[in-house]
Amino acid sequence: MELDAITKQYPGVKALDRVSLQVRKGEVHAIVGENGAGKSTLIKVLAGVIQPDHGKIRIEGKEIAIQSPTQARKLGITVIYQDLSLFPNLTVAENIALGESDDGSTSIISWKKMHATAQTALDRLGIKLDLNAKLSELSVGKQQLIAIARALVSDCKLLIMDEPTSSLSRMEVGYLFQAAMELKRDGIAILFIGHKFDEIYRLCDTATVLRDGQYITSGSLSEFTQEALVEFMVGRKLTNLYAKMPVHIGEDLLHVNHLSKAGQFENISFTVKAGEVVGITGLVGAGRSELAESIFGLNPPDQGTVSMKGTRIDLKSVSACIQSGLALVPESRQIQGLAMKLSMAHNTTLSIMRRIARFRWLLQPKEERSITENYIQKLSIRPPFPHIQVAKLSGGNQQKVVLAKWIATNPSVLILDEPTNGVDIGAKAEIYKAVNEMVQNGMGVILISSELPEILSMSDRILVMCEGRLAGELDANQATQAAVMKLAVPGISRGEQGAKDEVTAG
Ligand SMILES: Nc1ncnc2c1ncn2[C@@H]1O[C@H](COP(=O)(O)OP(=O)(O)OP(=O)(O)O)[C@@H](O)[C@H]1O
Repeated sequence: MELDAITKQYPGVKALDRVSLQVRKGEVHAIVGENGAGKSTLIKVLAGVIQPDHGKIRIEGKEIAIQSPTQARKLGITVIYQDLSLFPNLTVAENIALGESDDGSTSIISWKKMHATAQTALDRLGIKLDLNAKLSELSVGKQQLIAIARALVSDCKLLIMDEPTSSLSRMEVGYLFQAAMELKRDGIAILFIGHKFDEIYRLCDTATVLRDGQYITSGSLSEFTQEALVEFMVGRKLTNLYAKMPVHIGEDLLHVNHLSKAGQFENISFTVKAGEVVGITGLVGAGRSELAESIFGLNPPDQGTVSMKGTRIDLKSVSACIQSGLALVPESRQIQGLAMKLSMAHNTTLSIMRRIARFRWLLQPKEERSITENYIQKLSIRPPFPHIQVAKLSGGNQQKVVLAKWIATNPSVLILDEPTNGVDIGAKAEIYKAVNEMVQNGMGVILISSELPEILSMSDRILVMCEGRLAGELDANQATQAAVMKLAVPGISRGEQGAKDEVTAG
């Protein structure tokens, strides 16, 4: 496939500016770039969701216009979006082969044929799954593999994966990459969009860098060091990504005492002091987000208490938690973090509306704007338009708006749940800088993250969760990835093979 000078203009933003690139059969090609660089826009053009203003697309030398998603599929282009676009109430077989099983002349489904088609696709990927299992009963990782199997059924030539690993465990990432290698062997080309360099270097052959909608460079990954790639992406040298500042640790702020919720977490106790970053890590499903939501009044626990500066918080009320000085940047920015149809300014000030509204109800657009402009500058939010609808921002910039919204409440303790998910490396540095500033001003931070380098570098203390329990606490100075994983993986101390594989996969 060849893209030739593809251009897409949105009001005030050139999302793609004469972007050209080539993808060959059997090649795994990474598209990298900062948040807002134009990666998703490029995918939408290839998927037939939007039409470019200018430029040409050629497949196997033939110029084509991709006018709809159906046409893209007929051309052999399949996109796996982050939300996977599968049917939770249908079975594995139905999800893989629905629409492919009838003979076209009748509306009668041949279940036998559907099962055979689904099984062939799974066999091609080397995956064993019960064809009759309901999709909603499977892990996100397995669902991801089903989305790939579905792509195979439709005779895919170019598979596009948009940040496919963001909610996968390490083991699931291993399976996904194995499946991708199978496709590569069959001559299918893969476009891989992601922000995690270790994964890009593990899976991809080539990379194209976009910056501000423009093509910057392409090349074999064996020729690019990671440093060089980052420099192409952000347009400057990026040194010292995790520059944790030494901070005076003060008095206790938050006490979590024996918190339990059946099926989620059990007997969790810890404190957070002023100026301290307490890291919480563990595998996907260890109960970290459920715990965070409980502390913030979103998921009332069965037992236990939480107190701020000695005063017990009512865990049945989010507003009581906010008033006590807590804030939570949630894991899912689009579902839990933002009102997607509102502007950046409305979203940023939503958490402090009472404080800035005159008579507690009359909105103050000028003040909303000036507060938002302050965060646009502080967190480098792009494009820098306070009145843009947040749905029109790129994923990483949406994440920065969620962060701004909660920093604006000036909390005593800020809980950050996977704050850099989908965020580019330059923006990560900005978020860490903001965290540093907050703790220097005496705020306490709970940092929940699956990214071990982030946890190890940014935390003062690290709590490791395993299957809903606190498996151990490590001082940041003595913690290593191996020490964390030893606590995080169930059964490792008992020497179970699966657990060992998981550690090795990481
Ligand atoms: N529907 C739209 N209307 C206006 N501007 C848009 C729209 N969609 C995207 N943009 C803008 O186009 C630019 C490119 O966005 P895009 O989503 O392609 O970035 P991205 O590289 O995928 O970023 P991320 O890594 O954060 O997902 C951004 O400035 C974004 O705000």
